[in-house]
Amino acid sequence: MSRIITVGEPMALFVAEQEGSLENVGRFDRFVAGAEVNFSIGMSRLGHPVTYITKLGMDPFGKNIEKFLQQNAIDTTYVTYDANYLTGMQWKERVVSGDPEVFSARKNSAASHMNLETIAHLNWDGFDHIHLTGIPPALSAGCREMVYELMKEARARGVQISYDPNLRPGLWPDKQEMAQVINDLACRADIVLPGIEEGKLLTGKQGVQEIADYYHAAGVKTVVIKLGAKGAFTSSEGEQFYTEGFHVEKVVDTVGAGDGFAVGVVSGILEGLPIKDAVRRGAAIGALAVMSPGDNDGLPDRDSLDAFMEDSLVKL
Ligand SMILES: Nc1ncnc2c1ncn2[C@@H]1O[C@H](COP(=O)(O)OP(=O)(O)OP(=O)(O)O)[C@@H](O)[C@H]1O
Ligand SMILES: O=C(O)C(=O)C[C@H](O)[C@H](O)CO
Repeated sequence: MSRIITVGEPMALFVAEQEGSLENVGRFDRFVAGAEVNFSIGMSRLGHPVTYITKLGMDPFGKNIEKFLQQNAIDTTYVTYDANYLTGMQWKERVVSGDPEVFSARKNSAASHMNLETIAHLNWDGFDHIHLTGIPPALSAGCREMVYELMKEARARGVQISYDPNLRPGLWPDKQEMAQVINDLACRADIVLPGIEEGKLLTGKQGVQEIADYYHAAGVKTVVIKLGAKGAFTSSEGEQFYTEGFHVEKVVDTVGAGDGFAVGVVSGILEGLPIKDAVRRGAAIGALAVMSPGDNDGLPDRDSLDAFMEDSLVKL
C-alpha cells in the first residue's frame, strides 16, 4: 500500500445547529476542519496509510485534534505543539442552499508558525505520494518556504504530487500574488485538481481544455477540473472526458466536497485504477461529502463507498 504525506492547518469547527446568520444562531455542533485533514481522513478510511504534518496550540482544541487524527488511524509523528499560539477555529452556517458562510479565527495560529524547522527531521523513506494544497503557502512566509521545500524534496525523490489550489483569497494580500504562488506550485505537481472558477482565476482562461493545457504546458500529467454538482472534466496524457456528478437527494453542506473528490481521484490512481474510474470514485466521494454537516464526517469507508457507487448504478 502506498504511503501518503500531507501538511496543513487543522481547526476546531463549530457548525450551527439551526439555519440562519452566524450573528444570531446560538447552538453549534463540534467537528474538525482543514482541507488536508479532510483528505487524510478520507484516505485513511479507505485503508491508505497517511502521515499528517502540523503544529497545534497547547489548548483543548489542539489536543482534541491530535486525538481525532489518531482515532482515524492517521500517523501523527510530525504533529507538534507550540504553547505560544492558539489552534485555529471556524464557525460555519447552516444553509438551505448554496455555500455557507464560514467565519475563521486563525490569524497568527500555531499552524501558521510552521517553517523549515517543522520538516527538518522528516524521514521520506517509504512515502510514495504527497498531497499539497494552496492553503499552507497563504498562512505565512515560513509556511510558504516549508511547502516549497516539500515540493522540491518530493520531486527530487520521485514522490508523486497531487495539488489542490483550494483558493482562500482572504488569506492573501492580493489575488495576483495568490495566483502567482499557487500556479508556481501547481506547475510542479503531477496531478492538479482545481475547481472551474479557481481554474479560470488562476490561468485567465475560460474553457476547461484551455485551463488544463495551461498546466500540461508546464509538465502536469493529469488535470481534473471540478464542476460542482455537474461532475468533472479530466485531461490526462492525451485523454479528455467528462464525468457526471452522482445524484444527491439533499445537499446538507457543500464544504469539503473538493477534498472528498481528491480522495477518490488520488486513491484510485494509487490503486492503479484507469483514470476514468478514479475520477468516477472522486465524484462519488464528493457527492457523499455534501450529504453531511461537517467537512469530513461524510467521507466513506470502503464498504459504504462501494455500496453507494453500486446503488447509483442500479438507479441509472
Ligand atoms: N451537489 C452535488 N451533487 C453531486 N455531486 C457533487 C455536488 N457537489 C459536489 N459534488 C461532487 O464533488 C466534486 C467537488 O465539488 P466542487 O466542485 O464543489 O469542489 P470544490 O469547489 O473544490 O469544493 P470545496 O472547496 O467546497 O470543498 C464535484 O466535482 C462533484 O463530483
Ligand atoms: O477554510 C479552510 O481553509 C479549511 O481548510 C477548512 C475546510 O475544511 C476546507 O475549506 C474544506 O476544503
